[in-house]
Amino acid sequence: MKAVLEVRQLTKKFADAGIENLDFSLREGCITGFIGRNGSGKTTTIKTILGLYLKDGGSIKFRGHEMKEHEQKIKSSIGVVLDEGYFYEEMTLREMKSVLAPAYSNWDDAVFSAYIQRFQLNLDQKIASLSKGMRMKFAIALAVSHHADLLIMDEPTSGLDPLVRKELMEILLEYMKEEGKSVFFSTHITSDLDKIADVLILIDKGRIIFNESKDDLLDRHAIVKGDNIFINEHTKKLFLRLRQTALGFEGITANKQAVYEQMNDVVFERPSIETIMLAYIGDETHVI
Ligand SMILES: Nc1ncnc2c1ncn2[C@@H]1O[C@H](COP(=O)(O)OP(=O)(O)OP(=O)(O)O)[C@@H](O)[C@H]1O
Repeated sequence: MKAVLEVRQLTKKFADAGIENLDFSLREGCITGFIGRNGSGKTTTIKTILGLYLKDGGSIKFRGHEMKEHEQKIKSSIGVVLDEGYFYEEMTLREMKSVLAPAYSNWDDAVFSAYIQRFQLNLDQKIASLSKGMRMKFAIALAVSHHADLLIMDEPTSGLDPLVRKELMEILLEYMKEEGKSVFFSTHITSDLDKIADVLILIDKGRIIFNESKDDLLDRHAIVKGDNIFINEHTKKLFLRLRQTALGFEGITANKQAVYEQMNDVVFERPSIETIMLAYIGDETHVI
């Protein structure tokens, strides 16, 4: 599968935080979920990719072209939804659109109007008076109205109710139906990605912990429960997290096959993405 975006050794440092040597590619035709707890580096990564933060090192290529050298052209192929205001609050939706649209050579007013209608937004309303959900919908309408090939969204679901979140997922699936589209979607609400993500990248403390297809990730991890007789110094190493009580053990493994081969009378359960994520980054008190 072709890579739409290639990030190599990307580094952006703040005093005692930031991102370091990030390597990943976004594959064409895929929704990639970018997950991690608050402060893990998701926004920094996205803003550095978009050139809103000056990078300290590394390269970002869009369809093989260095982002920095072809910024204007590449940006018209990318739709962006950021989690914090990049709108002028005093403007109406119509005025804001008129400011942003000319920046895109392939702006399509018909697509924009169709989304505004679908979302039941009023173009004469002031940005400042929009609810969080309406604001997100307006941002999406803008992001998809210039035939972007890649949508980059930073926490688009934060603060939204479940119904609006579901609507957003449906819009993304619709967007993906057209050939050659890709989505990069950051969130700490992993349940949003259960159904729609193809690939998951977990970031923690500015470093990538895993980058894998969702199906492979869910297939190789498992919650395992069974009798304590199966737990010894050797088998303990098969678990990312393990809790033992007098009644037995419960653990999460990243190597289901090895556990299957070494323990014959245990129960396997499919973990959620959140359970897997917390197995890698949860604090000491978190077990499963
Ligand atoms: N402009 C900045 N100046 C200094 N430090 C920053 C700046 N932006 C981010 N950081 C720090 O970099 C780290 C990563 O922050 P970032 O906003 O990228 O995390 P995040 O994963 O997007 O978190 P959240 O889910 O809360 O949005 C944090 O420790 C943050 O305090």
